Amino acid sequence: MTSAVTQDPPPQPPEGTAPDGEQQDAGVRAEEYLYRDESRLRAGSLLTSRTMARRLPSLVRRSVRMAWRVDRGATVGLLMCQIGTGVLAALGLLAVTGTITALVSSGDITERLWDAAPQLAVIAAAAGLRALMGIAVVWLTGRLRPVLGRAAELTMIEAALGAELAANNKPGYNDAYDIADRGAQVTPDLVEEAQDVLAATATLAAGATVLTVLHPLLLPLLFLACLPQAAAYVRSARVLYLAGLETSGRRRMLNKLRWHMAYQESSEEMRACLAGPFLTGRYRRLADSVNAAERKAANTGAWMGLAGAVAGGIASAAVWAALLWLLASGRMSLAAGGGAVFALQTATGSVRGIINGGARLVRTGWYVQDWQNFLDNAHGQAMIDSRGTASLPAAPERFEVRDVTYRYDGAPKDSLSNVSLHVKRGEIVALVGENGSGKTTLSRLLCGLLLPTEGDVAWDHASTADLDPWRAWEHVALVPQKFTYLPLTMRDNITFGQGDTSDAALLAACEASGAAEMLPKLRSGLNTLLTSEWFGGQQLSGGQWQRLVLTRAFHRRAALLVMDEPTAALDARAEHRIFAGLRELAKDRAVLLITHRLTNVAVADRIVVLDQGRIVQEGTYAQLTRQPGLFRSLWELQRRMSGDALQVEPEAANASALIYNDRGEYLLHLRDYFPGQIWEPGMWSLLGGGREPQDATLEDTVRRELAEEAGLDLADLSPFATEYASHDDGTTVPIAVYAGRWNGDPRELRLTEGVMLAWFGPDDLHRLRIADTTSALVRRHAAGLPRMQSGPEPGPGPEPAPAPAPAPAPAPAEHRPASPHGTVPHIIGVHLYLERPDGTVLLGLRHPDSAFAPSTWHVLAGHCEQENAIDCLIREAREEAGLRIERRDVELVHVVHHIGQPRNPPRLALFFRARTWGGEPVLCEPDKCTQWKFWDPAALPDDLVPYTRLAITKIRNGEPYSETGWPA
Ligand SMILES: Nc1ncnc2c1ncn2[C@@H]1O[C@H](COP(=O)(O)OP(=O)(O)OP(=O)(O)O)[C@@H](O)[C@H]1O
Repeated sequence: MTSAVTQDPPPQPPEGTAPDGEQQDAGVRAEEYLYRDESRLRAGSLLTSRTMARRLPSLVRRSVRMAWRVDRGATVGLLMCQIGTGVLAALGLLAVTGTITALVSSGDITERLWDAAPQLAVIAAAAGLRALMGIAVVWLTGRLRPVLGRAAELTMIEAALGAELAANNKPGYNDAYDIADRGAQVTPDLVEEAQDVLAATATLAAGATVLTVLHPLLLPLLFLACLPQAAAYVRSARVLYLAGLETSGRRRMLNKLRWHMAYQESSEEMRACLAGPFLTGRYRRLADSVNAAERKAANTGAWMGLAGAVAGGIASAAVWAALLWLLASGRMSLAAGGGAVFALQTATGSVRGIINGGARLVRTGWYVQDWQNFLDNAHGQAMIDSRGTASLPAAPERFEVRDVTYRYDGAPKDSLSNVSLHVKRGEIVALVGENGSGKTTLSRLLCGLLLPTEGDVAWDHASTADLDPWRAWEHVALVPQKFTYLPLTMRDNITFGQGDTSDAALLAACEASGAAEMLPKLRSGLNTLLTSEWFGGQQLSGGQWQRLVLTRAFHRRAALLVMDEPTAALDARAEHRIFAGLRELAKDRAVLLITHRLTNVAVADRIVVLDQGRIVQEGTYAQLTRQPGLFRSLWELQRRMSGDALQVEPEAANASALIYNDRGEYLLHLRDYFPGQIWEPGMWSLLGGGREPQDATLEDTVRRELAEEAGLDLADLSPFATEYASHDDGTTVPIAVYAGRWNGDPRELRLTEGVMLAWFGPDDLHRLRIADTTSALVRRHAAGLPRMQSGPEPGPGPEPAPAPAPAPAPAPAEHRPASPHGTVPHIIGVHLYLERPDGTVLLGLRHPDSAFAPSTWHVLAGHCEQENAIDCLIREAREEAGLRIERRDVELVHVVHHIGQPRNPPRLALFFRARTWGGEPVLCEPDKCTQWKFWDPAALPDDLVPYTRLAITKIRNGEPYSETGWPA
């Protein structure tokens, strides 16, 4: 077994791929994507050595200034050391020249040695001090380099954060950032190299002085000799820089591919999609093309270096020849010649140092120039310049987009055109529309993250363009569509160090988002590091991260809450919690909700529909689900999809008749006893049978069967339920059950199948040989019928089964039991009194089209159908608000008796209190109730149904009964 596993060949790339996994023909090949920004390349190639030489002083100044800012001591120390090194080198050189002159002059050797002694002492002291300074330079450089690099990076980050979001969205931004990042990293080199050049220049100065004193021709000759080499070095550096620029996009791509292939986040897709061979293939091709470009540049550089060295060698030979000529022709003494040799060598070394350092300096300068360009560009689009500095006196009440058009930089068309929208605190506005219709863009504009191309975005009366953005965003909480997984602790991830960072505040936000549920599973609770990339950290799932991002937004308590697909990764319970709690959240916030799950937007006060950047519909959920238009077509599509999902059961192909009489009895059919030949042999069952080809509907089936089996024809038959019967072979068969009333005598019927037909009361069923499903069906139907004249007297008994749905056809008026003499039938209404522990009471705002109390607050209420009052209450609470209430938690707390209107039947309004309940109120029937809200009984709304106000007061006073006239 093991060997079979281990000997399996590794997974092969799918057919049609190249040996290295690269798709051969599909799409564009990797080589065609050079990830190259032509405009940057052009700009880079314009940056010649001469322009760079001109810009170098300012770049060096800037880096020195930055070094000064981050570490003054080290900067001053380094400068002193470099200047000191130069001065000491010059001193040493002068002393050497002096020594040689003293030693080769005429006179006694002892005298000459005594003359040379001070010079020798200077040489020794200078060499010692230079060595010490060299050590100091290494130490100071080590201290300054990292700080300076980080400072350059930070400057970039600050500039990027300070720029308009639109600047960051521009194509090529990441490339520019990467190239600039390299510049930031080499910034310390610039300082170091500048110092090297300075030191070499100081040494050269000394050598040059000596040479000029010895003979004025030597110095120009030396410079001429070094020129070819200098030119070759600089050109070679430029070639390498341009190659770096040209391959920067590809190198970034290589980094990205490496990251995706090797890191945790994408590791599952890499394996399951067999992406590995494909991507390594692409990596290889890209790497090859980068290598080729770099090799070419290195070759060119080497050739240039060689040419420079040859030219330099010839020129040096010329200089030495000139020196020989000066000595031979007696234009220079032998003693001076000795000094000149030494000075020439030192000066040549210094000039080479300057050339080398200068070439490196120029190359580093190019990179630092990229960094500088990025900063200039970011500063050119800095928010500080494009926006005002006004601040709002208080958190805004109203956020408005007025006739706004927006086009992203480089985009071929507008993402939004002439859009207007507003959202106030206390209001929920939903934005819906198909992908790419502009919802996210609109939310970015409303938040002030983007400024409109045309039109205006105003918070209260202030335009977002006039506001100081950093202070304005204190009023914004954003749940973005794509959120960032930050490797911080949960606490830091929620607060980012802002607001109330206490556990209590965080836990409240966690409760609202559902993040509290994951806390017990985290190793250190709120202080857990949320990543497994580092030791001790813990990784969250996608949905858990979304809960965390919601927590972040809820914790901010900002006036504007924007949620872009906030529940895309959440499970059903978590999603329900968010939408159920949204109204509560919106109490003091303006909420903009973007979602594709259209049933969820029922919670919104207004829905705005976007199509291709324009608003095409606006209205309430009830209005938009009725109006033809984009919303309704998307909504119906979603409903159909979820409906289809539920219809996994086979369609019913059998139909039965549940026939009952006014005495509450049911007509049952005793089957023939032919075991193995008929279904349920010898048992009492319902009349009915299988669908035949001629039956257009299942009602046709049941009517045909009734006529064929018993010659029965019923006026009214209505669908009652679908039941499931089990075959002997274990298969389950759905049966459509139709209910109908008939008061005839079964003995008079002509039966063609089975043994007999007879009436039975539900209480007699246990004596019969009858399938459990059939007797349960009968009992269920009986429970939904009003008590019949001949039925049992009301009294305590077993709890009735839930009401049938749909209810059986109502009895014709003539069959209704008459009310006892002198009494008047009442209509019974049930009302739910739901009080939270904080004393607030649940009210619903009735729909403007309601017949009773339109646009008025009322408790959750309903009329009793054929069911008892508590069942009615439980059903209404579930159907209207999605609340789960148990019978045992319900108590009757008040009755309002509506009397005094002679023409209308009197009513009894029963107020039940549920001590506990499950779920939060949601708008399940938005055409009835448009909003749920818990109200403080001391500050109930003005537009409240009067008898509800009365009942609430009485309930709170503990009074069980009141009477009233009809509600207005
Ligand atoms: N940063 C960007 N740069 C350029 N174009 C963008 C950018 N963001 C969005 N767009 C373009 O703007 C249009 C609207 O995009 P937006 O993200 O606002 O749509 P949406 O309605 O939120 O879509 P979805 O439902 O897919 O989230 C699209 O055509 C998109 O390509």
